Amino acid sequence: MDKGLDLRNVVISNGDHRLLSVNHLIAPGDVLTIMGPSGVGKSTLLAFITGTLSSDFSASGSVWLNGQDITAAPPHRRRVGILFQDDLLFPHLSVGANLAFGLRPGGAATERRARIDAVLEEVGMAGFADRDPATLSGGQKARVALMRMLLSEPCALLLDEPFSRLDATLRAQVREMVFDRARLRALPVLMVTHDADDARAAGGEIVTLEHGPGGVA
Ligand SMILES: Nc1ncnc2c1ncn2[C@@H]1O[C@H](COP(=O)(O)OP(=O)(O)OP(=O)(O)O)[C@@H](O)[C@H]1O
Repeated sequence: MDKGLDLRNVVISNGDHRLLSVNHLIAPGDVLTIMGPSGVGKSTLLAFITGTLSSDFSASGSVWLNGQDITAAPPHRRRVGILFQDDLLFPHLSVGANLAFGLRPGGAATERRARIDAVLEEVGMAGFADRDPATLSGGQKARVALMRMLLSEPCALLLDEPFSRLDATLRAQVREMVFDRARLRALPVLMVTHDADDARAAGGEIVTLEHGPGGVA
């Protein structure tokens, strides 16, 4: 059984145009970066993996996560976490209440609170649970969004241009934190980006999709 995120002979088409094809295993703790020009199909590939591909596309091949075929599983059962560039916090809720959205339902209130406090401490934000998100810096908001996603205990992490709205200094800090947290949890990571620095910082394999008959990763 192959651990990790395994994209087996995935081919996605838009009408009679073959958009992309990918055949790749991302091992636990590894990062695969997918680059390529706008419109080449990067976000479409992520939608296929999360189970949210528009019916305008057709797809073949399969997605395996830790040895299980999840291709036909509903999105909420896939255990795949995704971070976008504009992952916003709910402004009318405290930091702790925002993080609670990441927790699976159930469990005692004290346990839930302890888990929230633990992730805040993990990212150097102990004591922030009752804060209003409007009082946080951009980097702190990004950390809360990351930990909200990780509280759902995903088995793989997808990143869709997650750092592109941050300025250069913050970008490097947040990026390092995301990759560190993913490595610590031994998550396979698939990142799509236009940014060569992000790709280098990821430290893993880089694949570039091209317009045309379908990029092969
Ligand atoms: N719902 C849809 N129906 C049909 N075509 C779509 C749909 N969504 C996107 N497309 C087209 O599919 C192609 C791939 O789009 P996608 O968003 O995956 O590209 P991308 O590589 O992520 O681009 P960017 O880097 O700009 O985010 C584009 O040509 C786009 O116009």
